[in-house]
Amino acid sequence: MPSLEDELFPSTPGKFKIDRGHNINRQFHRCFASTSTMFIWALFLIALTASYLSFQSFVDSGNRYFTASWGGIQWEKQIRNSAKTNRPGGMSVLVTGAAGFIGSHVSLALKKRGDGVVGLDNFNNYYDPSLKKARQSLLHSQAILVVEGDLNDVKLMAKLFDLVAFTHVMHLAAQAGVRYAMENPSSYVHSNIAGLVTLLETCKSANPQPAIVWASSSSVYGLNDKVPFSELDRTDQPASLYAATKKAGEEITHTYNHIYGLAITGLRFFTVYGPWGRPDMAYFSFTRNILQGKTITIYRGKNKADLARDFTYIDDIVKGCLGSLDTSGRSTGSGGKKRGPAPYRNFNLGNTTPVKVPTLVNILEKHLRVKAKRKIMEMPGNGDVPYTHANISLARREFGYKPTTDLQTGLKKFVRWYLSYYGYNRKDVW
Ligand SMILES: O=C(O)[C@H]1O[C@H](OP(=O)(O)OP(=O)(O)OC[C@H]2O[C@@H](n3ccc(=O)[nH]c3=O)[C@H](O)[C@@H]2O)[C@H](O)[C@@H](O)[C@@H]1O
Repeated sequence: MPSLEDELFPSTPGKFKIDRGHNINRQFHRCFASTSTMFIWALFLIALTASYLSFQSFVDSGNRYFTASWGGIQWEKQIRNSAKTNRPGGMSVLVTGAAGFIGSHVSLALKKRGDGVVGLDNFNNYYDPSLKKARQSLLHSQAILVVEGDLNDVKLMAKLFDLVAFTHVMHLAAQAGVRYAMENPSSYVHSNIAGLVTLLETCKSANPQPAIVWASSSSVYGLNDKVPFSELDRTDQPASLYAATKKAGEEITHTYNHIYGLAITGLRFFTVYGPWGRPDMAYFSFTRNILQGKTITIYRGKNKADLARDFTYIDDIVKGCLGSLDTSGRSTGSGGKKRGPAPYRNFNLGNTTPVKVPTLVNILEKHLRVKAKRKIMEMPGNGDVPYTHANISLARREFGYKPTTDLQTGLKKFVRWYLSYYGYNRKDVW
């Protein structure tokens, strides 16, 4: 059977019978007939194009309808309710990345102490979105609404600020992961650069402007080899695109602070772990693989040196986030106009006791009561750094930041959560 394309644009010689008679009348008729045939074909093509275009716009508007799961009177009411504070002097906080690991913990802590929280998350599939949905349900049970939407959706961002005069933004939405940046570089630009700028544009235009606290990363120290890492150390040698986008974020936020008077605090998190954590991180994937009897790969640095991280427990990080929000100071501008200087700060939030990766595995083995099958491998040149170690004296001075959970205790809590969430023998875990 011929395809529609073949029907419309016949290319096979002999498909049309050619009349070789030469009588003028017939020529005229043929000419007329061919003109009218062409005319009919032209009409047909126009009609086809028009119906294709209207179908496309129907599909597009359908897509918009289905992806934009926001809007409507009921939705607006839910947003306002979720943002309501429940203590004198309470904050109304927009938490981006609220269905993420740190975002969900911070949202719950804010709500618990009586602050209003509205969450935003795009539920992307970098890791199992069902875990993000489960965190969303948890937040929902505490009357926190998490809006499904992207930072880059300018209309949605403006709408949220129309509905609520947010006093603070806790910006935790990001494309995380150091090594994944080599697989999908544009996702880092989309979330960590473009998304950040969209958020800052919205905040600078808001009236009142909120104060912003956002997630930078220990990875900005890159190849810095002066330990422990202090905020005064150089951060101009990122080792991964991820780190480069976080460093860029620090420069971009500085610009918005300088031009528009936005109060901005960047938090350099050091390998945060704990219950409801991120399945892409080593402690989480090691746990899964150890339980499933699979071999885990442990990277090693130059001269067979073990890699080490200043692993920081989620509850300590939450305290640091709340302390930063409480001391953020105020933005001075409104509606895009600066009225005076506003605070611009960057803090390390780490644990101050780096632990070698093989030691992390030993602790997991103990808590899981399963021996790990280890494969030791040279660290691939994919953005990793050999060690991290935070100097936290600045955060301690500014808001009394003092981590209290060591890796033994923190991993015990993580393992307890992991087993209650996934069970012992689940093979289908991400
Ligand atoms: O502190 C930070 O700034 C960063 O911490 C983590 O990055 P990373 O420290 O690389 O955390 P993991 O991916 O959990 O890796 C921890 C250690 O385990 C090692 N590792 C990882 C995976 C693996 O299969 N084997 C292995 O030995 C890594 O080389 C690294 O030394 C987060 O993934 C980043 O999003 C965050 O910004």
